[in-house]
Amino acid sequence: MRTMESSAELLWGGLSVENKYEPSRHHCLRTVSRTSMFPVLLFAGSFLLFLLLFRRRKAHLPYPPTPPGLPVLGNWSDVRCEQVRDRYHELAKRYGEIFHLTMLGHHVVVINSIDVAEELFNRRSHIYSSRLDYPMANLMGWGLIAATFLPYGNLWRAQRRLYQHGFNADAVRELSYPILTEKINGFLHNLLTTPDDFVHHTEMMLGAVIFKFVYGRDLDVNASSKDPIFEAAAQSVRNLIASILPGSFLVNTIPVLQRLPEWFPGCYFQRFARETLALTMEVFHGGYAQALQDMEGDSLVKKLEEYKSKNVDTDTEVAKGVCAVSYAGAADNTRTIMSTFFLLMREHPEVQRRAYEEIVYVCGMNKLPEFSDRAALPYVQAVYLEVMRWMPVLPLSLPHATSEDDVYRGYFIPKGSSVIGNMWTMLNDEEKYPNPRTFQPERFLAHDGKLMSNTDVKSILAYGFGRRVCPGRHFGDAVLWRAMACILAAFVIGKEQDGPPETMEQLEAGFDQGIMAFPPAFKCTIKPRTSEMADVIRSQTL
Ligand code: HEM
Repeated sequence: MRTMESSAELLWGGLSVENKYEPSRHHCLRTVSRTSMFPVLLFAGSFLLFLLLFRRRKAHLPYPPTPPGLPVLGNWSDVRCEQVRDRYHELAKRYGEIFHLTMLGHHVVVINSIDVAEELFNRRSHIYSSRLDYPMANLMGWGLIAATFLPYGNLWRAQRRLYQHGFNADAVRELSYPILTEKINGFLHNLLTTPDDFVHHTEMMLGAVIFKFVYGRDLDVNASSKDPIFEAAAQSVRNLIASILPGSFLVNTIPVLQRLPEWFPGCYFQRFARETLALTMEVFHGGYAQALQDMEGDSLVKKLEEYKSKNVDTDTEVAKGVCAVSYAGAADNTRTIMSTFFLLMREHPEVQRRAYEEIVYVCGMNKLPEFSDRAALPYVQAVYLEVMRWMPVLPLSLPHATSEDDVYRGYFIPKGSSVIGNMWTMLNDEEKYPNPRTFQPERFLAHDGKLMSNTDVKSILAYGFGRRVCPGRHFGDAVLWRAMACILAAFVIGKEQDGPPETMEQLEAGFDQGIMAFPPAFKCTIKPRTSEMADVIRSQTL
């Protein structure tokens, strides 16, 4: 049986990336099985907790407004509550633009307005751009290779540099547009033939787009035998998401538990993590190695290899991380947004009709929209923006962490606090978005039907904040817009005749309130707009 230690070696393949970047994080993975240290660590943990609880606040300043809590546990029931998105929204209404919670001595600061987010995440980004440790993500390997989990530091900067190189707007335009045309045509064809499997088709289309973009590999989405690297990536990411959901594994709240051995009662998480680590490594090493063997076509791997040859201090392991994480970052976010889109379209035939009329006016009856049509399709853009607003896929974004003590508006914010950008509350601001729970794309249009200003990808809050803003946003934007525009041009999405009667409120209540806003399971009918359009789709996939 492979131990965690040897799995960690698998991760870095003997290369000493940790010397150059973050020694402590690598070390953390290496020492997982050294259980003899447990009592010492337990003592150290308790001491640290004591320090955290009783350390004196800078100049005795107050924390931001804090709801009442219990001794030591603090606001545990708010932070760990299942309906956390609604709970924070409620607290924001009561406590205002910024509030504070504690849990076992850990500080959580929640930001509920764009102004405060601007000030802290942008203007004070040197303080508000780190991340906390996610023990399960570390044990599964992702914590060491994904920018998403890395603290503010050199390894994170090295990764962001490569993202900037591979995923900037021009790079995405050049490399992804032809891929999107091919893969979205295949997707539309699958929707035409087996519409009931729309969730599976969406997932496979996204996988195919990302794998082609990153590794230059063509996934046969309809093949019965699956691509092993793709399967490993999909499973590893599913496990990752399941393991970082609030309440999933106690080790995320009490990190010292990761020192316990796999055989210890209740330590199932160790086996789960070990098995996932093996999958993560298959993607991390295998995907890159295979792409290196076949450098014929364009791919992110090729782009990063060229970059490396000009920037000799760039590490291959960092490039491998960027590639592996691209699938992780893109797949579930994009799939979830597309599912929400299908659901919202099913509920809003009038929106589909208006978008279709616009598309026919600009592109004609029998042509699918292309990127060159985008500027002439303001309503379609508004539909995309409203999907992203109505249900941001990460309603509380990903928590940032402070790397220094800070004082804001007279409140003390300690170093090591989690700082949550509550985009749910920001995107439901009644002043900015009247009747915020109504799905209404027109809110992004001026009286003359043109898009309002600040409606490009840079202003989409759903992509996050400050220096941690999603580095894949241009890619996500391209995939989502093109897929939505083509579906609106080609199909009518409707309700099943004998489907259950559900109100929008009931559907909305069914969205997951963990990290990601997964929609509830639902069915819909997907029928081609016209037989001519069905022929166009068939002819384009021959
Ligand atoms: C398609 C829709 C997507 C949405 C809505 C989305 C949203 C987000 C959000 C909200 C964050 C957290 C930002 C913050 O901490 O303030 C994030 C981070 C991240 N996203 Fe995306 N994302 C999407 C697609 C992608 C894609 C295609 C990639 C592939 C490269 C990607 C890679 C990442 C990475 C690596 C991070 C972590 C960045 C860091 O911590 O420095 N995402 N994303």
